[in-house]
Amino acid sequence: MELSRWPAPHADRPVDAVVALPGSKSLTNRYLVLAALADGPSLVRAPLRSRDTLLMARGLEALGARVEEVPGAAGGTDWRVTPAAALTGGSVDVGLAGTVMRFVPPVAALATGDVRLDGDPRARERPLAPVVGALRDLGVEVDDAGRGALPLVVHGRGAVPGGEVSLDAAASSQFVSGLLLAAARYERGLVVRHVGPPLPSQPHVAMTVEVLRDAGAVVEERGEDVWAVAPGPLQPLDVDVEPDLSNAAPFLAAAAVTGGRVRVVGWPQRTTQAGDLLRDLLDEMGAEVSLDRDGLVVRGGDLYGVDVDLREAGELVPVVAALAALASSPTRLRGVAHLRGHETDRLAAVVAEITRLGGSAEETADGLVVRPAPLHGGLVRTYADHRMAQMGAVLGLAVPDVVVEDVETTRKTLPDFPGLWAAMLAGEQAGAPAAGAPGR
Ligand SMILES: O=C(O)C1=C[C@@H](OP(=O)(O)O)[C@@H](O)[C@H](O)C1
Ligand SMILES: C=C(OP(=O)(O)O)C(=O)O
Repeated sequence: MELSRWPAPHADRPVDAVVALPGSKSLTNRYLVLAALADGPSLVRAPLRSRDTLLMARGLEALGARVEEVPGAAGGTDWRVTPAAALTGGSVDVGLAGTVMRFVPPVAALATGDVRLDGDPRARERPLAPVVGALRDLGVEVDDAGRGALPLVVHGRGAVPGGEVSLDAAASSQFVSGLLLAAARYERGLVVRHVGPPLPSQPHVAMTVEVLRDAGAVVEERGEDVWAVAPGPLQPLDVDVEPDLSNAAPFLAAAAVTGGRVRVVGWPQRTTQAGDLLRDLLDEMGAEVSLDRDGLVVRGGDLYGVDVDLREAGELVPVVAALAALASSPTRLRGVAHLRGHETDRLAAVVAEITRLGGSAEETADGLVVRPAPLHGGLVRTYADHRMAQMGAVLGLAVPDVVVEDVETTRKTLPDFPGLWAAMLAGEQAGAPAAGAPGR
């Protein structure tokens, strides 16, 4: 199939814009799972509606929950989630969503029937074996044809005894999060122990613990790598979804790259989202960063390379690599070997695409080195990876004639990235805040 080509807009002036981003993927999908396991109907306000969250909603509906659109604040739509009286068997399309493929199997174990899970071709290559192993250790029958990967069938028996389980979650923190999210509904609760190289994406596990507590679960963190969830009911939720801070990365990067100014409204003062690390990161790369009640403002200035461990926020790597390719000094990104199992092998993809534009990038055992080099236009391939498309968009602001392949792949976590990008650039032309946005 011929993939589309999107000429990435080039910025001939500094951007000056106010950006309102849709809700967080990670929060929306955690709230959906907990709501489907709760004791009554929940309200998830201002949820993200993107491929990953719609797949989660449909997946939980396949197991008997109901997810309905209801009117929300300011003309928006919320989701009312009604749990099933008893979860049933069904078929779940995980697409390419790590959250769906890792969070649903531990829920499926509670269903009264067979739950079949499959997804995009690349989803079959993404790591899943530790989840299958942990469920088996807990007495759940899982048929994976010996592959430790999708497609698989979870033979739910309506209940899981629970207990203790050890697994190596170095390939994805989502293995731990998925087990914890279902754990309160296991008869004896669950103690999850990570054994192996350091766990990536710690803020995402902290987010899991926090949302579980929001639902009334009793969760104990025993040191860095052990979590205990007590058995018990989950209370219905009434929650507002924070804006997606990882998806703020390309927009804030636009300020850094063009020497402009971007405000992202609604930036929480306190959050477990890994994207919050952008504040320190952009500051270290030379931008001016300030957080106030109206949001986060980034003003671009000089752009320097950094030497940083991004294990906690691997999602940010492609956009940070774009910044690095445009910076005046070298960058080393460490602690992100697990990105080889993301939507694509992100380390290989970033190196290939920066190199294709004339840049200098190489893989290391656990990350990347990017060195300053003059870039030229060309095609940026995206490998079905939304964050590769975002990388291409950032490079295109500074380098004329960059074309991004299959920009629609950004729908995984943003319903209209090209539209938001154009609005940001139009804000720059009008020199005025976007309609309805608070002042800066
Ligand atoms: O739990 C979550 O919502 C996520 C955890 C992280 O996964 P990994 O630990 O696999 O990197 C992150 O990269 C992903 O985008 C979302
Ligand atoms: C790694 C990511 O997604 P997933 O939830 O599919 O793992 C991501 O969004 O960068």
